[in-house]
Amino acid sequence: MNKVVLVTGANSGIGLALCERLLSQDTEGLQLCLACRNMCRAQAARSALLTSHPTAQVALLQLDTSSISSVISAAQEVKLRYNRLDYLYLNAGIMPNPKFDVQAFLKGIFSRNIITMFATGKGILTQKDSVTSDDLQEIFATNIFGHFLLIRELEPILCQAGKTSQLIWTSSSNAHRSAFNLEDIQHQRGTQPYSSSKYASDLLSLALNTHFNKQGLYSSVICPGFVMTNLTHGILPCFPAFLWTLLMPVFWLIRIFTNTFTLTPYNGAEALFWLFKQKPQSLDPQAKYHSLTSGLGKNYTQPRKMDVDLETSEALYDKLLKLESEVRKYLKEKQKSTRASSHFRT
Ligand SMILES: NC(=O)C1=CN([C@@H]2O[C@H](COP(=O)(O)OP(=O)(O)OC[C@H]3O[C@@H](n4cnc5c(N)ncnc54)[C@H](OP(=O)(O)O)[C@@H]3O)[C@@H](O)[C@H]2O)C=CC1
Ligand SMILES: CC(C)=CCC[C@@H](C)[C@H]1CC[C@H]2C3=C(CC[C@]12C)[C@@]1(C)CCC(=O)[C@@H](C)[C@@H]1CC3
Repeated sequence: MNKVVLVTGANSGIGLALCERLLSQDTEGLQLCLACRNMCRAQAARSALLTSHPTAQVALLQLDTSSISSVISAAQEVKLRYNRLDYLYLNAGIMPNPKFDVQAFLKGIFSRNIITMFATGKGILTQKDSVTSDDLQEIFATNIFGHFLLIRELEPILCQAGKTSQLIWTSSSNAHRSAFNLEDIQHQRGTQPYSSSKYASDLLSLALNTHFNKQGLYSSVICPGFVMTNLTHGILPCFPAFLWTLLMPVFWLIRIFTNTFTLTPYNGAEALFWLFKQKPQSLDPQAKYHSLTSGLGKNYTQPRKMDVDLETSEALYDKLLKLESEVRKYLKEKQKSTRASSHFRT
């Protein structure tokens, strides 16, 4: 039986590099499913993967993690197509409208916090969030809630007797407790919705382990380091992609001082790939697994303790369950009113 691996946000960056790495190590024994919101980009990614691995099994799935109805129909489709799910990579993520604080950056360069600033981006980035058509904060919906709903919908094929399955979140070292507020889990009021959503993923992973380990489902989080992708290019919109490329020698120099500058999607996917090869029972639920690249370009994975506690993770889990039931009620009412309006039209 081939293992089934589903990757969200698989059409570019770290998600696509992970797919390439998985197929390079095992082309025949995997059923890879690329879950993407844009089917044109998904097709292009599939073609690229099949060019280097012509015999691989690579399927596409339409999934917009920011949309409740899209998540629910994608999960139905997965359950119809596969009777097992061995790895679910929760990788799709956004950081829209980022604002780079040049003053804080320059101050940081001449402070003792310079290494932390380059490793985490702490204190130099804010974002402007928006609201989805389901009335949720977009960054929260995309990075966290859509994935939570997906896991809940896929529970029957993730938790099967006699086998284990793994959930693997692409989190970030930009996840900070100070950006997260249990009274405002969607981060409606602050200026760091990205950091808040990534901290929420760290907490949620811990809670999922508490609730699902007994059923053979294990959850882990990784940080890919600082990687050049569409997401990071968006940080300095006035900077065209070729200028980022010109800066590469500067970044290679910085890498001598901080091994978090993984820079390429291939290097950034290191921890995602490493976790694929581990026994889930051996992993630490309180650790974040970091993709790191040494000054000489050697890739490795290192676990680092997360700033999370069981009590807060449980509180977040309860809030997500409550939001889920509200969202399901809202969806039912929306379906009812659509049915009624189409009835009047006929
Ligand atoms: N690059 C970095 O330095 C770091 C990245 N990360 C995390 O890594 C993950 C991957 O990002 P990265 O590869 O850098 O950036 P990319 O922008 O290249 O990849 C993000 C992927 O997520 C997809 N995506 C975005 N929104 C949705 C949605 N609503 N539904 C489905 N898919 C969606 C994108 O699809 P589309 O092409 O349609 O936009 C794309 O495939 C993210 O979670 C990010 O937060 C964490 C730390 C550092
Ligand atoms: C122009 C020069 C010389 C440097 C660029 C500085 C910043 C643009 C750059 C330094 C550290 C980077 C960083 C991120 C974004 C870009 C930086 C701030 C992230 C916040 C991107 C998203 C993440 O999830 C973090 C892990 C990254 C941490 C480092």
